[in-house]
Amino acid sequence: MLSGNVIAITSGKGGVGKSTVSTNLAVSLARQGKSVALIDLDIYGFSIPKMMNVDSRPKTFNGKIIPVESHGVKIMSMGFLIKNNDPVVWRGPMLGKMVEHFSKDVMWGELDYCILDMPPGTGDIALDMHLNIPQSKEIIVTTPHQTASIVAERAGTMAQKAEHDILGVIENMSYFQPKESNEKYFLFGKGGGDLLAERLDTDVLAKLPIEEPIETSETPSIYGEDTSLFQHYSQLAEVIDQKIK
Ligand SMILES: Nc1ncnc2c1ncn2[C@@H]1O[C@H](COP(=O)(O)OP(=O)(O)OP(=O)(O)O)[C@@H](O)[C@H]1O
Repeated sequence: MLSGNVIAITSGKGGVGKSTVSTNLAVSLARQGKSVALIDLDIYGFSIPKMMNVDSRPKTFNGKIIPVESHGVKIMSMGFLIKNNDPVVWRGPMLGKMVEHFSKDVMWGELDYCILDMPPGTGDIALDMHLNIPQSKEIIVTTPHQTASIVAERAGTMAQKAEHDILGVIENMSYFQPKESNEKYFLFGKGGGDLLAERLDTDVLAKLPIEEPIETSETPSIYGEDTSLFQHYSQLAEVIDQKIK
């Protein structure tokens, strides 16, 4: 059973960085001494096992699943249950069972935080999450592009209709700032995060820069100490922890 503060990372559009934000936020909270779970609810498009560099499968005990741990975070993903990177070809009711399974049949232990990496949009899985995990709070991720933020607003409106608290908005890929330069380049436009926060009557929690992944690392999407995103994610974890208290 899930305990602690459940935070769903959602968006309207795909590819805006939900999984990257979910992973780095979970790892930052764990680094700050919190007990953290990360559930990959992007059931068709799961990517968390790869991002966390996990290739072992979870074991079971007394009919319950023991989550796999990496970077101090307990993880569960559809990727652990299927073989050979096969596509998931399930319809609505089975997806709902999986959401229930991940929340109820895993030995999560006492948690401070549970981060849910949601699929893009407002489909079946988002609905099932609202039903099965009603205590969840939401963070909406958008890019600075105004169109992306208008699409993201639908995910926010769905959260409001389900009576979930919206913790705030994260604007990802906000700008690019070359190392040792004060110049910021707004490659994807400006203002999407502020516009979305205003429309949903919430705050912008972070504006995260574009930073290239460290391809030589085993976990290129987890930003290490020598990156600017490491600092941004550490700050974000603190902001969320303060906000939730
Ligand atoms: N701040 C950033 N700087 C540079 N690259 C980034 C940043 N955030 C995300 N990316 C890259 O953008 C791509 C999409 O990110 P990610 O997979 O996290 O998005 P998503 O919203 O989860 O996608 P999907 O909708 O497919 O689930 C990835 O290649 C990721 O490494």
